[in-house]
Amino acid sequence: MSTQQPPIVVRDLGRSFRSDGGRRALAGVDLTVDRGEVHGLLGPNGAGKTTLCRVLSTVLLPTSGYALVDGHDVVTQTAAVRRLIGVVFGGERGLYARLTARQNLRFWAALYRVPRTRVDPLLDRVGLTERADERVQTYSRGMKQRLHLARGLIADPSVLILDEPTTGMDPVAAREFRVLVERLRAERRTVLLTTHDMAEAEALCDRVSILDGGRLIATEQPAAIGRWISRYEQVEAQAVPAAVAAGLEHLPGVAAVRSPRPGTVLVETSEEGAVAVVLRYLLDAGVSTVATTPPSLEQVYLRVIGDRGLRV
Ligand SMILES: Nc1ncnc2c1ncn2[C@@H]1O[C@H](COP(=O)(O)OP(=O)(O)OP(=O)(O)O)[C@@H](O)[C@H]1O
Repeated sequence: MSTQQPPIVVRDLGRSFRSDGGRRALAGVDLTVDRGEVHGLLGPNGAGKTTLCRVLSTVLLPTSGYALVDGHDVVTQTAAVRRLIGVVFGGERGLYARLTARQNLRFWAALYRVPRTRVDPLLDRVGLTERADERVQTYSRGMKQRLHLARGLIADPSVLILDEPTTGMDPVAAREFRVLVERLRAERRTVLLTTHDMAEAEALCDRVSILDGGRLIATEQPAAIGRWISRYEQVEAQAVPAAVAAGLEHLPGVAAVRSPRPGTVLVETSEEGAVAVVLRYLLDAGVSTVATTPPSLEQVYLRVIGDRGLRV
């Protein structure tokens, strides 16, 4: 019966911290995540992403509203919720650095009362079989994070909560990790993941929710993120004569022109196609050291939130 419901339902959820002057880390959050969906949580620092993950993981109580995992209330049915979820908070927390990956997983298997025979297939699944008998302290960030994921999967959960799983990884390790997440989706597991990386959210997520100041301001398809990235792309150019730099400001779709370092000009755009206009202008003016970069998450927030008429 409970499996008929969406795996994650959050209604009017709030959480405030007395130690933070009663400031609301979450306020009136509504969210439904469907089965087999990879749902991204994007937001600037302090937006409330981790707080939401912690409430859903039953380690933090909400101060208002409610949250259900497969129909089970995270406050009153914690045991049932914990059986359904796997949590990957990442970093160094929760890994025994002096033990090997195999020893770590055997320890957790015992803790979760699952048979040891689950350990080897999990090591294989996250690509750690060859290094399974080396101490975790010798592992790269990506390897540690894959071990975290194996730990999160040990009790075969239907819902995975991943808090910034790829932060600090090099691009190759992050891509390998995303392949593992894709596989979770293929198995119809539900994934809620927080990220600061818009390109990652665009590549991986079925939908993305944007949190800001504890409020969920939008739930979007990743295509919207792709549009933002291209709309707000930036152009960085070196050795730009002052007269040429001055002309940049008058080009259509140019939102701002800054000079982060002498001789370097950073052009922010706010319309699709504006980057091409800027590049053509610079090349015609003889400036050849140019590069385009995606906007930072913070820049996109400021623009998107501003465009929606919300406070900036
Ligand atoms: N235990 C706590 N005590 C007091 N305030 C807290 C606590 N945990 C979180 N907060 C506050 O709640 C707000 C939301 O924090 P949260 O960690 O959920 O944000 P976040 O979106 O995950 O940010 P980041 O991207 O930096 O991890 C912040 O203002 C933070 O200071």
